[in-house]
Amino acid sequence: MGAPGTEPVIRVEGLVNRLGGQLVHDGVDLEVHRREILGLVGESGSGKTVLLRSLIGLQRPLDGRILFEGRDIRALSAREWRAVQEDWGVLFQQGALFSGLTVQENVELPMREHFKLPPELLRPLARLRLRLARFPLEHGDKFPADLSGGMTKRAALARALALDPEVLFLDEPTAGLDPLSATALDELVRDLRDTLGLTVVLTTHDLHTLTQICDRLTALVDGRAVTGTLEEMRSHPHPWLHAFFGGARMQSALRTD
Ligand SMILES: Nc1ncnc2c1ncn2[C@@H]1O[C@H](COP(=O)(O)OP(=O)(O)OP(=O)(O)O)[C@@H](O)[C@H]1O
Repeated sequence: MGAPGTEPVIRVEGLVNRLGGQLVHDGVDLEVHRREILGLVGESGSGKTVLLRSLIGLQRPLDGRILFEGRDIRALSAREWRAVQEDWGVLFQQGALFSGLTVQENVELPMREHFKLPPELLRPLARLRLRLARFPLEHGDKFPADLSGGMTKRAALARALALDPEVLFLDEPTAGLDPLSATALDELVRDLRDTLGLTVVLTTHDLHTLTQICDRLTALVDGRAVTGTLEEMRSHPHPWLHAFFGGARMQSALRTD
């Protein structure tokens, strides 16, 4: 976690997003510390994915600012924007791998696009990313359609690591996985943070992820963000936070974990 006083990797100031006639974000403020795992929670439709999309510049906000390492992402030149994009890796909910490329080729693609590297270096570098994501290398020549859910997530994670990012954005990383695969993926995310010094922002409904690997949590409620440690969130008076963190499922997750 970032030491007090160090600049946050990401700072969100007064973010406003309106989509489909709904005010999704009504002044979201948020800081992401270096090397922390920050979990975004909130009821379905509260705007977790829209926030993640805003952070990576895919969603143009109605108002507010997003600062990445102190720089407003909307004020960057094309060259600076390209450089910033190399600093983060993204894993979308469905993996979003290119179906016509093998796993190996999927991981090579961002490197091919962003780095001027001799082609013979791409393969070993992609294999290194696959190894980091604990993807079984013998399946690297398979196409995405031929992978299990857990392998798809690992392949997508390897691709998110392709450009050697500082920040990983993960949209519901364990969704659709069986409990053992989900736990293994949680451990992988935590290990990657520990070994590579990554900062991780993830959205999740998975109570194991929330209680076991997140350093802090941000709940989206009433269009705003409430951020704190699990302990702080558990004692927060907001009715939704009280119901969520004091609810039976959370209590049982805390008991069994
Ligand atoms: N492109 C869009 N056009 C119109 N409305 C949208 C669009 N994208 C998102 N929304 C709306 O914005 C709101 C927030 O959506 P978002 O996907 O961020 O929710 P979420 O918190 O991630 O939900 P879930 O937990 O179900 O994934 C929802 O009401 C959704 O319908």
